[in-house]
Amino acid sequence: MPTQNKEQTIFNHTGNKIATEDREINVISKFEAPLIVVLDNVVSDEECEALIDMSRNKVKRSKIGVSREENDMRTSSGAFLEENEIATIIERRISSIMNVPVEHGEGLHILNYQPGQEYKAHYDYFAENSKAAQNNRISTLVMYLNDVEEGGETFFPKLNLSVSPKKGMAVYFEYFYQDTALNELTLHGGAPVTKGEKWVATQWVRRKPLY
Ligand SMILES: O=C(O)CCC(=O)C(=O)O
Ligand SMILES: [Fe+2]
Repeated sequence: MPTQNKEQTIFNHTGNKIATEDREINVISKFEAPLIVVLDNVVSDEECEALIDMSRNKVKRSKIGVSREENDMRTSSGAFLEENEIATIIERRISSIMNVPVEHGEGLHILNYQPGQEYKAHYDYFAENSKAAQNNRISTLVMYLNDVEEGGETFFPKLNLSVSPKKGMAVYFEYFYQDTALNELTLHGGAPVTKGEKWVATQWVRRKPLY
């Protein structure tokens, strides 16, 4: 069989477990190219609850794109979390999972979906000709902060893949391949929540430090 040239990934962990400073993370499943990894035990129940409590009053109807206008693409409500002790601890843990220094992270972005709300299929990286693309995003970690009664899967339509939200678990994916076709396969979205609500915390990571 011909051997394929496999591009190097940012994610550098092998085996079933990732040891971070304060927590052992479990690798549940992997999709190889583009690399998508489902992880368990990323955030503790207490941390999930604290993040939700901190955000409940802060999240506003999500604004995306240059116009910063309300958009049907993302009907959920979101906000970047202000820096605090819990956020710092989680960001450090995420940094070792994602294998990128904390300074490359945008900080924790919290999203809340009520029944009927969704995030349509999109790319996390910025369009090549945009200003933000000068220091583009390279990888994402979406952490699930609660159990969703029904719906709310993170779906990858070009891969026929979906990840069901579960409290404390996370889905990681990266899109910094030389092969742009591989990056484009990371098209993803948050399926409509049909029962209950959904809370996620997202860390988007840049190629270069932000501070
Ligand atoms: O809610 C989800 O499952 C996906 C969230 C997402 O795509 C993002 O935060 O960029
Ligand atoms: Fe996304």
